[in-house]
Amino acid sequence: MNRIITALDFSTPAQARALVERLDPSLTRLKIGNQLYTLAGPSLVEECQKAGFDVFLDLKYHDIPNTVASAVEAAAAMGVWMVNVHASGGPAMLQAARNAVQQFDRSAEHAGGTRLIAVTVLTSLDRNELAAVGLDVEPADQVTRLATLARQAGLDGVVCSPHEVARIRAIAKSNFLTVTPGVRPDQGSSAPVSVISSHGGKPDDQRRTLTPYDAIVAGSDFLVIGRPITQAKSPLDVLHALNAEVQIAASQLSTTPSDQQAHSDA
Ligand SMILES: O=c1ccn([C@@H]2O[C@H](COP(=O)(O)O)[C@@H](O)[C@H]2O)c(=O)[nH]1
Repeated sequence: MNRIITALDFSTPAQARALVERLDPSLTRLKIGNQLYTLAGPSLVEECQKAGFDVFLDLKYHDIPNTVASAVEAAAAMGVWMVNVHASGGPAMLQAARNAVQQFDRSAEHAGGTRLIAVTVLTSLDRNELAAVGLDVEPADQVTRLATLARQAGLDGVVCSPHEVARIRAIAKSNFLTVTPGVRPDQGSSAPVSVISSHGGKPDDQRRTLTPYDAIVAGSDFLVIGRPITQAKSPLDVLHALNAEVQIAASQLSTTPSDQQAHSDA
């Protein structure tokens, strides 16, 4: 199972295409978000699918139940592998979205492949940012609250930071997916393997981050990684190294780390 999802956040469709043409579906799944979808629309999703990639349509729908249900149904009809909504849209909206995917699955010939997940607390938010919007709560507590809503509504999983994965595992079975952005390769990591990207592993606007190794060991199912790949001198080398790091982390879940390795695209 490939656990890396590359976030195709580019300012032109041509830049995205140039990277996708060099990638292989065995290396990564692809995420198309607001920027690229606004620029290129469904045709780019279709191009990626025709090239054999699983596409996560990351549009984070957040609206009244009827509108979100219709949008999610349209995404399922495009055959995307994964689509998401904001859990803070509330239980009725989550339920409506879930029903829309289920109804599409029952009515359509090739249905059944679209996972519906909910964004909990954006990984760019910390306690202070939450307080600024009137939520006097620790991010992890809010994530747990929203993940519980998503699970109760029958969604397939959540988007959260790797820091909260253990909490999610405590409230949901292993088939409830944890999809984690906020992943940063770390040149100073104490992990037995550490990717070094020429992006530098800086957090950018992310606030709740962990390394790929630590995210997998924490139990993340999928790692969403953008700039450390797309802004590297050699995105392909970084992806190969990330996959190696993920594999080693997964094996560490049952064995003890022994030696240190490093990969560099620099
Ligand atoms: O809470 C969230 C939800 C979505 N994202 C998206 O993931 C990528 C992360 O990109 P990086 O360059 O690795 O920071 C980006 O497309 C976000 O829209 C997120 O970061 N946090």
